Amino acid sequence: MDILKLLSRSRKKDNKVSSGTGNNLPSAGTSENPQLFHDPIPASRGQKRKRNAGETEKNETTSEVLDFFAPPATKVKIKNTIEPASALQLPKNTQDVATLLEDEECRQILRSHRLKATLLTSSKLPEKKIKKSNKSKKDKPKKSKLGNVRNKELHPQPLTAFNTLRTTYGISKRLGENLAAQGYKLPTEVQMGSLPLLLQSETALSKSPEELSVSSSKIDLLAVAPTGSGKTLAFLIPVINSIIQRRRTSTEKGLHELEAVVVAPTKELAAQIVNEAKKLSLGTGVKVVEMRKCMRVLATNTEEIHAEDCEEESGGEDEQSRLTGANKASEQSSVKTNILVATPGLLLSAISKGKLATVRTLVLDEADVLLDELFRDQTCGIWESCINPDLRVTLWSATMGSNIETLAASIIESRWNKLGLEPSSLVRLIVGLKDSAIPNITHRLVYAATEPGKLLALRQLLHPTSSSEEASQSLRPPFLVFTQTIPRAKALFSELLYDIPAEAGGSTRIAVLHSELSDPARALIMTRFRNGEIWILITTDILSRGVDFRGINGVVNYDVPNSGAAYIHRVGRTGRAGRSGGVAVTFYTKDDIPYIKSIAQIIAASEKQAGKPASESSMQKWLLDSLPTPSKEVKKKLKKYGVEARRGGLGEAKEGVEAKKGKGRMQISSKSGYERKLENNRKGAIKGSQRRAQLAEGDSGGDGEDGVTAEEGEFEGLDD
Ligand SMILES: Nc1ncnc2c1ncn2[C@@H]1O[C@H](COP(=O)(O)OP(=O)(O)OP(=O)(O)O)[C@@H](O)[C@H]1O
Repeated sequence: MDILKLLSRSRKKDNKVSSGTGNNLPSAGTSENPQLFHDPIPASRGQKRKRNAGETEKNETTSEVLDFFAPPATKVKIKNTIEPASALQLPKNTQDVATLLEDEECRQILRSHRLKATLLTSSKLPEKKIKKSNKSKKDKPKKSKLGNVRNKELHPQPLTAFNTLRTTYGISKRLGENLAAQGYKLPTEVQMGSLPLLLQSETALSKSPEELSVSSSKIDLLAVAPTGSGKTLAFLIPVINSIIQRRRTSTEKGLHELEAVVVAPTKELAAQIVNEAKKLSLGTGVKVVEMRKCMRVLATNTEEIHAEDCEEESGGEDEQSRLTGANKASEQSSVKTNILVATPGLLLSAISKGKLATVRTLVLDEADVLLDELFRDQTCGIWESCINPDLRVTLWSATMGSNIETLAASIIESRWNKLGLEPSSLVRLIVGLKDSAIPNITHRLVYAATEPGKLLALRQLLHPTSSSEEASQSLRPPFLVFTQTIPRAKALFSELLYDIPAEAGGSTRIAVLHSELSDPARALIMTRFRNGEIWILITTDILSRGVDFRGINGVVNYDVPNSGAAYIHRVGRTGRAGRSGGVAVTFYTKDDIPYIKSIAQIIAASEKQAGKPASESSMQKWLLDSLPTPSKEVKKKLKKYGVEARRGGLGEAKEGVEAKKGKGRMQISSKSGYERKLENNRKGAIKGSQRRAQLAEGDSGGDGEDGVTAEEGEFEGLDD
């Protein structure tokens, strides 16, 4: 069964793809329950939630329409729906809602959803009190170099339903309505754990007496939660709400203040965050702007800060400028905003030497990459310029090395000291197993032996032959294909360009996206992929983090990722918001064997999290044991430059030594090594005969220098 032919047969007029097959695919619609974990609570512990807990994964969902990029609220019929553990807690009326859960109940829900909150640093917590209140040795807080206590487990109130955001945590009515309008029903784990803490830490910790002293101080949060688990919503709701609440109490001037900055590593992610924020802040008067190249962030005489655009906004005059009549004399249009979303380099250069004095929330999305070597100086520069004493920092990612955690904690502490501030509490929230891939997708690690083998294997995924086993191994579009470098992405694109049948849209169904493209070209490809017009998108790691294409059915790692973290983020583009059926295929060759152990271990851990018995795991123990463990040095090099043989781009052999080393093996080409060898031999023979002819000419008095030029010119001609 060739899925591309099948899809082309059932293609709708509107250019989107529709098929009667594949109910259990991410593109088949939404998952009714976006939560990844709802472990049963042992009978001895729970009272209400033990019933039916853990059975939710068996819920059967059927979809009427196969819509690749369905919005959250789609026509999904639920058969035999069993309420998830947390849903059973849904309050029936406002009074119930305002009732907080008892400490033991909080602990059970947190455990059931694999949520772990830990106080990392705080000089607020009185030591004596903690020691007294700790029951076991395990809970005993350790002394920290960074604060008075370290690693004390907290048990905040979990958010059991979105409606309690308004009744218990007092979020703005309009914000609550916007949330409901988007069709979100149940909070995801990261939302359950972080929203109460960020919205009202006093309330969130009020039922745990020993934790009261934490709640009285400001909380900075470091959240590590699986890919596609709704971290964007988790950081945007408190940001938007705090702006609305401050407006209620402050004077007119506060309206124009830049109050929050969200930093993300790529333009695509920044644009996506702006889009989400705009939907949430509809009708609230809160303004969100994406930083663009021509903008400057400046402090006016009155210390009011706004982003200034050098071009007219496409949507006409900015609403607030119109209202205030600001900058009418200026030829440049002024964009005043409350929330600015930016990539680190762009923002830092826009701030210049100024300070972000009014910014009270700094959000670092994909914080581990923002604080890693590549962006560290820029991110720290932005952090340093946020001098407001009330600044709250939240850091988010699906992966977070302990070095990043330590760095974040030390930056926070040095800020306290430098600005003479009262210390805040840094809380770490972990959902599930730290640094692991989502459990709701299928991982396949495929040995392709050589580079041409990978191309063959990819084509096999696209066009499986008739055998039913192979057909079941096929990959349904839309899917993403990741390569190590831009030249390799381009080369793979030209190889696959004509692989999609003309009747299915042909070459228009495949595209390549990388950082060498212009911003409008990148944006257009993103829109077409989101609209379901592009089915196969070849890209580099530029799209590996944060980007949310709701209904992606699969991810192909054509080239192995540079690190375990890169694998987690790449494969996390599928299986978003609890959707099941996504597939992640990773090809590896002989050259990759020294590097793939960490990926194999991540797959094994993900399958274990999904409850697969070890005997059924695709990563058998013998395989894990036989793979070599790369040294720290090798891992570091790999992370920075990728697999050596592919570093030069296409991995094409130039000549001489490189060719002898076999570098041409890494070329992306459908020609076999034998064919390429024959071609090279032919070229060599032509070159040799030209050289002999020149030598003969030289013997008969010809100009040697001219001869070389002529030789090169002719060679290029023949090469074509
Ligand atoms: N409570 C919810 N219920 C249903 N869908 C949700 C919920 N919260 C978020 N989503 C959806 O889940 C998808 C993934 O969300 P988001 O992009 O915020 O994930 P993320 O955790 O930031 O992922 P990544 O680590 O890849 O950046 C989005 O399409 C979003 O609309």
